[in-house]
Amino acid sequence: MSQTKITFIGAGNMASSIIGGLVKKGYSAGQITATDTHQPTLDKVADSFPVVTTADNAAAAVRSNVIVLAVKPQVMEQVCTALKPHLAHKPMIISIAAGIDIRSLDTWLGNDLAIVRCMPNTPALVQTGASGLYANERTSDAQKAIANDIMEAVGIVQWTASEDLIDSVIAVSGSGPAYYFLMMEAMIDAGVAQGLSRENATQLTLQTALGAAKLAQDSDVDVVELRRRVSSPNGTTEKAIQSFENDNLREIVARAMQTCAERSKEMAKELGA
Ligand SMILES: NC(=O)C1=CN([C@@H]2O[C@H](COP(=O)(O)OP(=O)(O)OC[C@H]3O[C@@H](n4cnc5c(N)ncnc54)[C@H](O)[C@@H]3O)[C@@H](O)[C@H]2O)C=CC1
Ligand SMILES: O=C(O)[C@@H]1CCC=N1
Repeated sequence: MSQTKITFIGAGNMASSIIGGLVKKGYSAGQITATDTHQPTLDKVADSFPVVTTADNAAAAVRSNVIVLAVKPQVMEQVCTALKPHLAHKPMIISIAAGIDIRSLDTWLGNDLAIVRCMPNTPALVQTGASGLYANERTSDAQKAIANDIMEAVGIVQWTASEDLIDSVIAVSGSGPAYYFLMMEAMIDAGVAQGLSRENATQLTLQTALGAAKLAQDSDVDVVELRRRVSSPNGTTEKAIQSFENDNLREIVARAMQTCAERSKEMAKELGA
């Protein structure tokens, strides 16, 4: 990693989170370049970290051996085709865009690069991210290790067996934080409806979410057993869980996640090559 020069194309939320993680882990900021078309975004990144910033994607690309594509899916084609003439040195490409497949990236970038598709999530901002990664066949083991190190700077990394499964990663962890935020919102509102102050309901809900996740991670039993341990026979939790089951919570979750993965496939058709 020490010889790796990384350019982030697009310096928005996700890119700045990953840059923050790398710098925190001791990666030399001088080896990192961030580009953006929006000057205030570049200024914000430059104020936070001593990285090189520029609006010139091509100039940044030619001096890097890893390029992280962190722009929105809708501008990916335009960004990639403009970069193509500047990639003769064959940098590894890491794309974090939802719904843009390797075939499209290959077409736009010239069909000869190591490409890693990566799906991070916003808890990367607090170094608690979860990323799914898939590499094309041109990616060497050394390059995969670099991609792994970059994403591990902001959380855990899981490699998938096929590119298709990146859509499932989006459904589980890419979009997943929003599901938990929705659940928290619903629990806070229900607590308030039962008479708690919003402050009480919010603090109790957030700490419960954090505690449940921590317990599940640290425990040597699975989440089914952990749920069983909260639920005393004929007690309060059992009633709440029965109510969720009667209302088909599992089906509701599965349907939402199916819709999520399908949207990624649809985006690949709408925005792809
Ligand atoms: N927000 C999320 O939860 C997640 C987002 N992603 C993916 O990450 C990517 C970036 O998302 P965010 O960081 O949330 O978006 P963002 O909007 O915060 O960042 C994108 C940045 O790209 C810049 N940009 C636009 N055109 C450019 C160009 N031609 N050259 C250089 N920079 C340019 C924009 O000014 C913006 O600052 C997206 O493709 C998204 O699918 C992946 C996982 C989670
Ligand atoms: O909603 C989206 O399209 C992006 C990808 C995963 C999380 N946010």
